[in-house]
Amino acid sequence: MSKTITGFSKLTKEEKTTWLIKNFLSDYPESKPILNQYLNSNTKLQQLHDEFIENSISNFYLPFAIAPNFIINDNAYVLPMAIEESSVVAAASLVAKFWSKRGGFKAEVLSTTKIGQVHFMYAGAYLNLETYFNSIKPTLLKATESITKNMRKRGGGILDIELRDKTSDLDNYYQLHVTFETKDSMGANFINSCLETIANTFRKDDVEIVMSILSNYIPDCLVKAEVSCNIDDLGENGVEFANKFYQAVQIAHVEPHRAVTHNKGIMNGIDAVVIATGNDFRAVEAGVHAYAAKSGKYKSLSNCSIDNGIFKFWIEIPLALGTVGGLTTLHPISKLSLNLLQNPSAKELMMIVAVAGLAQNFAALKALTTTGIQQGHMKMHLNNILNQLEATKEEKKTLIKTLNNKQITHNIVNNALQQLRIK
Ligand SMILES: CC(C)(COP(=O)([O-])OP(=O)([O-])OC[C@H]1O[C@@H](n2cnc3c(N)ncnc32)[C@H](O)[C@@H]1OP(=O)([O-])[O-])[C@@H](O)C(=O)NCCC(=O)NCCSC(=O)C[C@@](C)(O)CC(=O)[O-]
Ligand SMILES: NC(=O)C1=CN([C@@H]2O[C@H](COP(=O)(O)OP(=O)(O)OC[C@H]3O[C@@H](n4cnc5c(N)ncnc54)[C@H](O)[C@@H]3O)[C@@H](O)[C@H]2O)C=CC1
Repeated sequence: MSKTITGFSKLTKEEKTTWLIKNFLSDYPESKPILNQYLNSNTKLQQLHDEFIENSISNFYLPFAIAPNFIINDNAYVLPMAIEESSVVAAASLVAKFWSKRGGFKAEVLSTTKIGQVHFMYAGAYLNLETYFNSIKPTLLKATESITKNMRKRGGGILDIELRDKTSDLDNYYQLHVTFETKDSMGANFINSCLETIANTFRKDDVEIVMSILSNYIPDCLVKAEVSCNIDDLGENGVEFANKFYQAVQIAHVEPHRAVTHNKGIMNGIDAVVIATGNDFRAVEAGVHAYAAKSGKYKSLSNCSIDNGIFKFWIEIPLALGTVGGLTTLHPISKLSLNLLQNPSAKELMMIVAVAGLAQNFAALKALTTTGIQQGHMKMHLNNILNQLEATKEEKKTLIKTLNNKQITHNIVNNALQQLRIK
């Protein structure tokens, strides 16, 4: 039996599922009920989800949670978070509450410029190319006018087109480096449409266009979020806590192995809000990590200072987010999330997402430098372990009580469950 197929995409969902089960899941009889179980009984809603992506055969749920008590620039927010990892939402909630009593989070957008590039090859004299570029630049802008008309009305559009000589990196390689303001949209489709029109207009016999695409590296689309307070307000062991916390951040600045994990903790918060609001988390991840390595060495995205008794902790990251376009208002839950956030502009969403990252980083470092991460994390993870072990509702209730404040490992929980079952 052939396990490859032509025309799969043209089959109905039922036919796709039947082929899949017959060829790849025949030893797993639960497949069909599982796939069906996750289909929405509301056919219109299911159709909406089916149409989001190709070859869709079911839905993949992520928990949708909320973290209350975020005070950002003196406004109260409840953050929507879509994430599968235990303790992230608890950590965000804990830290939101902590900082709400210490002035809350302050955030500001530093810049909003997006980038796109037409990559091309040219073997002739640079001076000729430069002359050609300068003469055609107004025509390039004119050619995009119908695409940029509405964006210009909103105050956005193409900011500039530059010719960049990249021949020192790669023989004959040049770029049209184009900068954009895309207002409340992430802007990928808008930018790519502009770039392809620019490329077609720029094209000539001795210019070989290789590709036209936005860049997900956007070091001039930056947002900053911070918290600060008097060291004495940090709690009982304020000075000791602040010093150790400061050291933890410095370690993430000098040691890439630690920096990657440190930044993963930041992304726990960022991704959860980015996904909940229907934004492109791959774009955000790629851009943020590239920014962490902008010095040539991968470093912490957050910073800490202790000056004159004031503890300050902040983050500065690039974020390309939209509150229109993509799935943002198409996915009912993303739309709800944006409503929950009081229908923010893209700039406001940048600030909220940066705060989610900073809060998460604060929670992780606080746990790491005091109790250790396992105490809180495993407390939250206990339920997952019990579910894996197929504990009943009653068994779960008893074991959550018994194991409260005890060390939690898979083995310990399994043994406790077996003991309980013997009794
Ligand atoms: C886990 C906690 C929050 C426990 O912290 P705790 O102090 O034991 O919590 P608590 O039970 O005393 O509750 C205090 C507050 O925490 C929140 N909270 C507490 N429990 C819940 C819950 N079930 N659901 C929702 N919120 C919860 C909530 O705000 C609650 O207040 P209340 O609502 O009662 O007024 C703490 O230990 C913590 O923040 N730990 C850090 C957890 C973390 O960072 N997890 C991410 C996964 S680990 C990772 O992926 C990244 C990492 C760590 O490697 C990054 C790095 O290395 O830098
Ligand atoms: N490398 C990447 O990151 C790529 C990402 N994508 C995808 O592109 C999508 C995002 O592209 P977009 O152009 O943002 O989406 P889009 O094309 O769905 O919507 C944006 C459009 O909304 C309109 N609009 C209405 N009100 C607006 C306002 N206030 N401000 C700005 N625009 C407004 C504009 O016409 C704008 O072009 C995402 O789904 C992303 O996954 C696509 C290609 C590559």
